[in-house]
Amino acid sequence: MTNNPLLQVNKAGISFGGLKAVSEINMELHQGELIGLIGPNGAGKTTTFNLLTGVYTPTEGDIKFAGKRLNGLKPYQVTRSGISRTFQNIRLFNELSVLDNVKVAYHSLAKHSILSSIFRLPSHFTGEKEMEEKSLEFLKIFELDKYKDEKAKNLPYGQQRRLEIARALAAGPKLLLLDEPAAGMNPQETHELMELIAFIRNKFNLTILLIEHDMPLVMGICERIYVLDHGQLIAEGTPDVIRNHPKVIEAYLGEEVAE
Ligand SMILES: Nc1ncnc2c1ncn2[C@@H]1O[C@H](COP(=O)(O)OP(=O)(O)OP(=O)(O)O)[C@@H](O)[C@H]1O
Repeated sequence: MTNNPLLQVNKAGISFGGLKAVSEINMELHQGELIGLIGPNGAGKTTTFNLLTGVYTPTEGDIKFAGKRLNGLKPYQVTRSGISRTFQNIRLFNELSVLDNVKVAYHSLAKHSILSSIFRLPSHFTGEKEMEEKSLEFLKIFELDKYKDEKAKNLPYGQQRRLEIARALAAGPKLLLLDEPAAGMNPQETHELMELIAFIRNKFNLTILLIEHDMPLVMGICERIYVLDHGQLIAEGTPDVIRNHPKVIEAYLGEEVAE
């Protein structure tokens, strides 16, 4: 672990129509860490991801990634600087094949130019072939290669979630943000996903921040956890610290009572 954090969030927040959705968020993620972001419904977890990925520009504070300020960058610029994400509600190209869904992500980073694609120059074909091979490699890791020609919408739900992660990885991120990757999965799929997340972290030397309601998953694989409630960070620490943290227990009890 180096001294310089890969991601540094300094008192970041955003207001909508004068109402603070998240406020004063401080985070430091170091290269190679696997970190959880938890909190009751509406706590501000997805909004935080949207701040980190350029969907929203912070109205307060700063976000720095690999030493560069991210405030004001567009989502595609954030992706190019090395942050990829998945979404709470799966966002695949349903009518495209499984393989093409991964290739699309790779396309935005491809070295061959649009002109070479239009005029079908040799570099276009080399680029396409390379992209296809790389995309297939990602599909293999997620055991999705056997479905490569299937339309994405025909995959079972759990496999669609895995495909979204494969696509996010194809963009070659340093930081991967996973928004409820186990949502809708059965316990067996969730268990396999946990192993896969730990595996890709090591294989691609990734830093991962994941939002998840599945506590055994979060507690089982995350080294540290940040907890949000009502748009503010209320705790940060190891799974053991978080499990026994009075503010966290109170926040979650509130949710159970409300439910
Ligand atoms: N574009 C927006 N306009 C107005 N309010 C918003 C907007 N985006 C988020 N919010 C508000 O910010 C708060 C946090 O929402 P967010 O979706 O980030 O919570 P969450 O922790 O991800 O919840 P969940 O676990 O239910 O997905 C909510 O009160 C939400 O209504």
